[in-house]
Amino acid sequence: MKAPDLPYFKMNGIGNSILVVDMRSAGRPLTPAAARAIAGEVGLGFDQLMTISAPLSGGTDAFVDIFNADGSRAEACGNGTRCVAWVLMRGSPSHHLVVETAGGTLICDRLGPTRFSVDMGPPRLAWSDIPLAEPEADTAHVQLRHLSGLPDDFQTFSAVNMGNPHAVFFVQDAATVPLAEVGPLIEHHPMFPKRANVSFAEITSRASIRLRVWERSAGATLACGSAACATLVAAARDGLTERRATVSLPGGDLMIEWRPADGHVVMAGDTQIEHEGLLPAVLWDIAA
Ligand SMILES: N[C@H](CCC[C@H](N)C(=O)O)C(=O)O
Repeated sequence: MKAPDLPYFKMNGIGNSILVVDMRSAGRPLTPAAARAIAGEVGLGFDQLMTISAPLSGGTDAFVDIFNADGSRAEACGNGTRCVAWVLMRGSPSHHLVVETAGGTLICDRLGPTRFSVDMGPPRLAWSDIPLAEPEADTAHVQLRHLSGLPDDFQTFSAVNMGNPHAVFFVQDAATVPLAEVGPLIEHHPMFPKRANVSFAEITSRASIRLRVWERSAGATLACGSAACATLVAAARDGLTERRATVSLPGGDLMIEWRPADGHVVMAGDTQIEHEGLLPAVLWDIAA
């Protein structure tokens, strides 16, 4: 049976470049090689590609698979999930959506025409959940061992899993962090068996944080929603901020709350559609 052309939506979540592909009529999943081809030869570059498939579990509206530009999979993507919410709710009176990802179930609510919140669930903080390579009693203050030559700011980090692994470093001045130099060193450090998304956070008040992120398998991005969530958790855990703060990334602001009532982390922010089109069916024949 010939595969159909599939609708795509080139979007961004405060600058985080997101490609949403509606695979509901495809009947088979996208392969990592096809994801790489879409980013490469096809020329639809992205930080993350989100594919929408039919729901797998009861009580959910869709299953979403998340690819980084190198074809690897991510378990969570906050900015991309808001873009998926825009695609699935457009033209519909619905204001509420439940999507399942490899990292867990995410609840999306519409706050305005292009503004959505995502309940990212509770953070996981045990060393084996991050995961870290070795037991750590205090995941809020982990020493980055055996990595010499880094400034003092980069010796201790807070480890948080938001569906995906994050290492958060608190720094005096986020703007001057040499992201492209230290990011890959930390991402690939043997302490992180699944590697890590790396955040450099500057506390600017009890309710505001400035953040720059080196994303696992994507590099420096203008924004990363799950990193903003991980950073707020790390900051509140250390008493540096309240449990609700504005996190300012190069691409814009996210409002993050670590809700006391249920321990879930909720993110709110804008989305933008750049253009939409059809992806040729031939891509679906690219082997894994
Ligand atoms: N930009 C995404 C996260 C991508 C994380 C990905 N790079 C990984 O491998 O975990 C966000 O808004 O949450």
